[in-house]
Amino acid sequence: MTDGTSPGLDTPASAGDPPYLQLQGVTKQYGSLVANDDVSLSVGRGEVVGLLGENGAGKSTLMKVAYGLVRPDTGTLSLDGRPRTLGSPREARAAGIGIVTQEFSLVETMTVTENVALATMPLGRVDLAAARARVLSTLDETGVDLDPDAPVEALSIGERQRVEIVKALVHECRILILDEPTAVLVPQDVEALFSTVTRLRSAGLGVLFVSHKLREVERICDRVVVLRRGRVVAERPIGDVDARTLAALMMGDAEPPSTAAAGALGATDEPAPEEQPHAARQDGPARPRLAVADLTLVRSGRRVLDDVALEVGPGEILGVAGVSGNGQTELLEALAGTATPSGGRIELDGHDITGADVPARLERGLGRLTEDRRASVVGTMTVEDNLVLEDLARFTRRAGLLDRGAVRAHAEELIARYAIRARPTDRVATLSGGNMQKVLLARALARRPRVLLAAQPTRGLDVGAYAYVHEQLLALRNEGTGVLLISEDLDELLALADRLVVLLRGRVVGALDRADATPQRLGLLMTGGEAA
Ligand SMILES: Nc1ncnc2c1ncn2[C@@H]1O[C@H](COP(=O)(O)OP(=O)(O)OP(=O)(O)O)[C@@H](O)[C@H]1O
Repeated sequence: MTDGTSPGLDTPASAGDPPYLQLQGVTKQYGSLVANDDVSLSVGRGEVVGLLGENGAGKSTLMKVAYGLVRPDTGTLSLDGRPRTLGSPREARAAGIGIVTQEFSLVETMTVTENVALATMPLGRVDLAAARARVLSTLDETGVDLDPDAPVEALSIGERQRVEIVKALVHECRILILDEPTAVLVPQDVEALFSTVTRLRSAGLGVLFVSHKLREVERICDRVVVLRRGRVVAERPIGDVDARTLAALMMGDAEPPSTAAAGALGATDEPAPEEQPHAARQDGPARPRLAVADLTLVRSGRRVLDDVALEVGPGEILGVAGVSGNGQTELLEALAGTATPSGGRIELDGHDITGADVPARLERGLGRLTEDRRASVVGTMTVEDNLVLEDLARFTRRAGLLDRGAVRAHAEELIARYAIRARPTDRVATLSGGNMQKVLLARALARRPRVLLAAQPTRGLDVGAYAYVHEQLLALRNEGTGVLLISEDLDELLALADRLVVLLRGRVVGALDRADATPQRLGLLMTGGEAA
């Protein structure tokens, strides 16, 4: 879409045209592990292709091959029927391939136009007027709603993602790779994204849509390719499959997932909860496991947490809903002990832990599952060592030496229980995103915490793992743990939480019982549309 024109787009496809992108026989091995095994995949003009697979199935590796980040051991990549070697993302972009991942790379203090200019023009030759014209024409062609002059720091997560889409599109983009694009979006933003994708498809772009959300894949894709353990196990037009079949294909099970699992996953339209043991909640007066009063946190002169008060009882899941960036991260940090509140009080089982450091909180029975998984593991350390990091005393023998046998046995048990696709001795940095998340979950849940702080516990997890994590959280709650569940996935909150609070601009603006909570009410509270 350079200079306001869109070569390749608007030109009707003819039946004999080669696909825009064709990968053939792609194999990529890491040591003895085959991440992609003879994979062939094509994306045609005006086509949205879904790429599905369990955690560790090889999706990211394939995307990296298509975007010039990973060179395959064997196999070819063709664009418009011509074989190409993509040595870097820069070459991929020049060849018409764009990618939008969950991690945005935007300069917050700059405007939309400035960010696009920075990403697309050589430094020193930035022409803001030309960049603005490009942004405007791209917005016009794609129907994306965005103010080119808005500073990025004032934009919502959904709008920031649109900036990333515009950045990808201004490079004569013909193939747009969207890597789990809805994982960070609220429902309204998902709808806006889908209408953008629909519009791009009509304009002739090819889209590779990578997702774990089967209902979304069913809705937006024309064709779906399923990977299992590095191989393509199915390729079907979307009309030939339903979410349940897709789940079974991904997992390679004869048995499709249970209704509860499929519902919780968004694999069916049925809400899941009735199959889940919600009745076990203990009622009546019990001392809260976690009690938070007047919690305030000031950052850069802004009250990012403002007089937050909440309680989580034993055997209760308190859901925290909110659009990303409304204090959820700071709440978790303040409770976990990685941020110092400016005021207020935090009690765990009646003990004041407001000034306690992280190890002291862990010792008292706090468990945490932070949003930024990479910050919670040591990538250069092995899976087995990461799994005992928060429990070193339990695995340490006399003279401060780790009991290596016990560490190995612990890792083997958790790897089997959580179906983590890794060996105990693998470095965590080499794990797929979902498998890294499973390591963190296994570590947190294995400690049987008295209070578990769980932020986005299933983000990036595949069908089987999503359902399994929900079962584990409910089981933990039924054993008496108090769970504070921070999630941007409303289906997840509604499936798991006994009560819900809504955070908006650092304040609790609403509290709802499970029975009164609907996506609509939550949505209104989250956007400030309804008073508590
Ligand atoms: N740099 C690397 N070194 C070693 N192994 C790797 C490396 N990158 C990926 N792998 C392995 O390759 C396999 C495929 O990983 P990949 O990230 O492609 O999976 P994925 O389908 O994207 O998973 P997820 O849904 O969890 O993101 C995994 O077993 C992973 O551990």
